[in-house]
Amino acid sequence: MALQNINPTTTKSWQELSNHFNEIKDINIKDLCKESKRKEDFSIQFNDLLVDFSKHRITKETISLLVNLAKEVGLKEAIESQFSGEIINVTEGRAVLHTALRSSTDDSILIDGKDIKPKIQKALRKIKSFSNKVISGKWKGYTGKSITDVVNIGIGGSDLGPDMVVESLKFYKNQLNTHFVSNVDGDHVSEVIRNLNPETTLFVIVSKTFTTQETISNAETIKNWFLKSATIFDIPKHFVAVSTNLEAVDSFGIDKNNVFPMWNWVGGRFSLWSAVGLSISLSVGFDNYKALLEGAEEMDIHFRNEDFENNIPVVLALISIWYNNFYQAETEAVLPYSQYLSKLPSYLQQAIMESNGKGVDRNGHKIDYQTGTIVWGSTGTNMQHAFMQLVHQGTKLIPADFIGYKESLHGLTDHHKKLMANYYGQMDALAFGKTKEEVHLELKVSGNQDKINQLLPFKVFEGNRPSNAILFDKLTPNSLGKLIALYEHKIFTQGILWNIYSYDQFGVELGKELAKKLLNK
Ligand SMILES: O=P(O)(O)OC[C@H]1O[C@](O)(CO)[C@@H](O)[C@@H]1O
Repeated sequence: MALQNINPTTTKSWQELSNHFNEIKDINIKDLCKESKRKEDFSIQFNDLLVDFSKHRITKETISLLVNLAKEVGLKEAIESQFSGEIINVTEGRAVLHTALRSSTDDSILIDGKDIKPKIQKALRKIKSFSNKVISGKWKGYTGKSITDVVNIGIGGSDLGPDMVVESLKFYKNQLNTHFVSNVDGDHVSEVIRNLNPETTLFVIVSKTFTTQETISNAETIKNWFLKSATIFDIPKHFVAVSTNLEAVDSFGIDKNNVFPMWNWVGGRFSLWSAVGLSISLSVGFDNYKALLEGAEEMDIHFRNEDFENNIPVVLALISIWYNNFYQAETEAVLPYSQYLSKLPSYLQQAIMESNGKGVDRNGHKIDYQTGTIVWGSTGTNMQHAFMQLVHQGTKLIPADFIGYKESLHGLTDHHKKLMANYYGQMDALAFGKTKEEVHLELKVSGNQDKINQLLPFKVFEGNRPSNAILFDKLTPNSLGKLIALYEHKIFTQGILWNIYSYDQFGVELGKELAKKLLNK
């Protein structure tokens, strides 16, 4: 079934949402949270994940109208189209099947009449056996030494996903040290290789096209550096590739046995579940990599089957549309309360902004409503001492996702108590603020009676600032898989509702072309 290309603003549900918005736009989260059962009614528990979306300017009717909108534009059918491998990436003529990469069922998924599942299984076996050899030390470098360092050379989706996951799962890492080279800035590659020993370093060149300027330049520079101490016959022991472009990989000198597949039905920014995740498997071992995939699959099943009202990615996507299209909020913050997730915001910037930063709809018409949100963020509590002033008291409305974990990994419970007190404290401060009366009393009690008139306006917090509490039991490969898949499905849902194509990225091309022209001048 093809996607229904409906301009959301022309639907009955949109009209109803607009009327509803005019009626409730001045409601206050503080008042809403006084309702009994508010938390119960506005939260969803799914395995080890609890999402609390009670601190929003929404009522039950808001959710029900947003769900109507999702139904009216054919979200259910669109989800099925994606999972079953239809060509939903129409502008590139491709299916979108990152979900197939983590599917453990025997159901076949056909592309051009052929089941892709056996290919996926074969690639996973290859990742497993290669990772095991390198981690166990059986894979030897050109002087007979085991590998100590892995360098992932890629950019965009061929870098951000693996880099973010390797950092997030650092707790689970083995003895290998993993590095990432992405920028065409020569200082980046120089900085990474200057402390490396070519005898014990493995380079994983990740490029779907194997033509990307940054990646190929970095790979060539590294090859030249490597050849200062080794010969071209040593390349197979130190260079492997993940790509669809076998010819280009071959002419680089990489042994065809050391090429891991990529497929054009997996978009770059959704590719960490494919062999693009090789550096993840090398860093934390195949079993942990598999657990990451399993967590994502759990979220896939939830997204595909759950009613929209109880469907975490759908509900979060709808609430975000509520702020983006009705309150005209322009940005969203992603605020993980785990230092391990420091790279999540920049990973999500590509996933979200490259996918939904589109101004033309699926009918080819220029859009006159808001689409993709601007995403930014950093880890708590560091960001509390950086940008949170603006989020609390600035003039902009910034809905925020607070991602937290009930348990810490290293067991410093005292630290974790403080971290989580901040996690909840920030959300409460945003939602409930501090009234004039409270500030008045506070100044009085602290002996600043004479300064009340002078200081009062500056110390008031309006509150009514929305947030989601996304709380997992613990940061594990499985829970990280769920979290990433959650955002992937949120992106898809929003793309369907905004009537845009989320899986192309023509917007990155023009700048690249112009840079090429300038270079050839
Ligand atoms: O894997 P490749 O082909 O080197 O492309 C890298 C990245 O470039 C883009 O095409 C554009 O930024 C991304 O979608 C992709 O992840």
